[in-house]
Amino acid sequence: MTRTPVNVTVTGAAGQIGYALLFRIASGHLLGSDVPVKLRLLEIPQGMKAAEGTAMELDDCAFPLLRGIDIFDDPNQGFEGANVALLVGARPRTKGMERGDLLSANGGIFKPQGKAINDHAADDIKVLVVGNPANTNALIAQAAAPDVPAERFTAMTRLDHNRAISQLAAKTGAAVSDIKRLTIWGNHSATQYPDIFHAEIAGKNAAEVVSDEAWLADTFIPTVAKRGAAIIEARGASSAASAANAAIDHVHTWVNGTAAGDWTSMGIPSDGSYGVPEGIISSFPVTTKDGAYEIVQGLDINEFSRARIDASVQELVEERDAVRELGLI
Ligand SMILES: NC(=O)C1=CN([C@@H]2O[C@H](COP(=O)(O)OP(=O)(O)OC[C@H]3O[C@@H](n4cnc5c(N)ncnc54)[C@H](O)[C@@H]3O)[C@@H](O)[C@H]2O)C=CC1
Ligand SMILES: O=C([O-])CC(=O)C(=O)O
Repeated sequence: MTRTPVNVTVTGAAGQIGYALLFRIASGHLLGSDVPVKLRLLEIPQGMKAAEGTAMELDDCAFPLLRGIDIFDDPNQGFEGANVALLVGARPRTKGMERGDLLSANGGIFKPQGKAINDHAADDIKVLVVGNPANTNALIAQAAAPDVPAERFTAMTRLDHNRAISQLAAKTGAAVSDIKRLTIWGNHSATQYPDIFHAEIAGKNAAEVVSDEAWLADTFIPTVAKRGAAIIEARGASSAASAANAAIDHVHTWVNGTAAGDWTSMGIPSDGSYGVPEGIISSFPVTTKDGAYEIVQGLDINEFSRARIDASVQELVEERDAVRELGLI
C-alpha cells in the first residue's frame, strides 16, 4: 500500500539546526522508516538561496522516502497543508538586547507563524518550537492559533532530557539505555530542573543509586542547565546536531509512543498539574500513545524538587506576563 506523504514544514531551514535536521527527516528518522515525507522549507528572503542549496543536497541523497521539497518565504504558503511543523528559525539574543526586546522580536516571528498555522495547516497539525525562548515562543504561536487545539503546540526540552540522561550515565557508569523516567520540569533555560528522584537506573531509584545530594545540587543540575552555554563556549556556535537530534526524538516519540514503563519530557500547555499555572508552556513528564501525550500524574514532589520547579515556573509566568504586556498573546 502506498501511504500519503506527510507534509513537514521546517522554519529556519537554512540555519545550522536546519542543516542537521533536514537530512534525518528525509531519511525517515522523524516519523518512521515507512513514512514518505514532503518537505516545506520556510526561510526569510535572505535565507532563501542557502535553503535552495540545502534542497539541492537533499535531492542528491536520492532518499526513497522524500517525495518533494518546496521553499517559501511566506508563512501562509510554508504552512499550507502541514501535518508537522518544526519552528526552528528565531531571533537570537544579541549584545545589549533586553529580555523585552528579545520577546518582542520573536513575537514578530511566532505570532504571524501561529496565525498561518491556524489558517493553513492540516487539521492534525503537530507543532514543535525549537527557536528560543522556546516555551514562550510556543505560547505566542499557540495564542495566535485559536482554531488549533492548544495541546498541539509544544516546546523542546528533549535536548535537556537527553543531556541529563547522558550526565547520569557518566556519573553512575550505567548504560544510557538503562536510564528511564527522567524528567525536565519548567523552562528551557538556566532555571530548568532536571529531576532524578523518580528516575530509574536498571530498575533501581536513580537518586538512591547516586546518593549524593551535593553532586545533584552543585554539579548535575547546573551542568545540564548550562550545557547550551558550555557548547557555545567550546564550539564557538550553539548546539546544532544535538538540538536537531532532540527535535527528531521529540516528534518521533510524540507520534510513535513512549516505551512501556518509560516517559519523556516535553514543553506543553499546563493543565494545572503539579501546581503549574494553567496555560503556560512548561516541561512535564509525559507518556505518549497514538499521537497524543498525557502528563504522568501522582508523582511525589519533595521539597528539593518543589523549590526548583517553582523557580522555573515563576520565570515562565514572568515571560507570559511580559508577552501579554506587549500584546503578543
Ligand atoms: N530548545 C532547544 O533545546 C534549543 C534551541 N535552540 C534555538 O534554535 C534556534 C535556531 O538555532 P540555529 O539553527 O543554530 O540558528 P541559525 O541562526 O543558524 O539559523 C536560524 C535560521 O532561521 C532563519 N529565520 C530567522 N527568522 C525566520 C523566520 N521568521 N522565518 C523563517 N526562518 C527564519 C534564519 O534566516 C536562519 O537561517 C535558535 O533560537 C536557538 O537558540 C538551539 C539549541 C537548542
Ligand atoms: O542558547 C542556545 O541558543 C542554545 C540552546 O538553547 C541549548 O543548547 O540548549
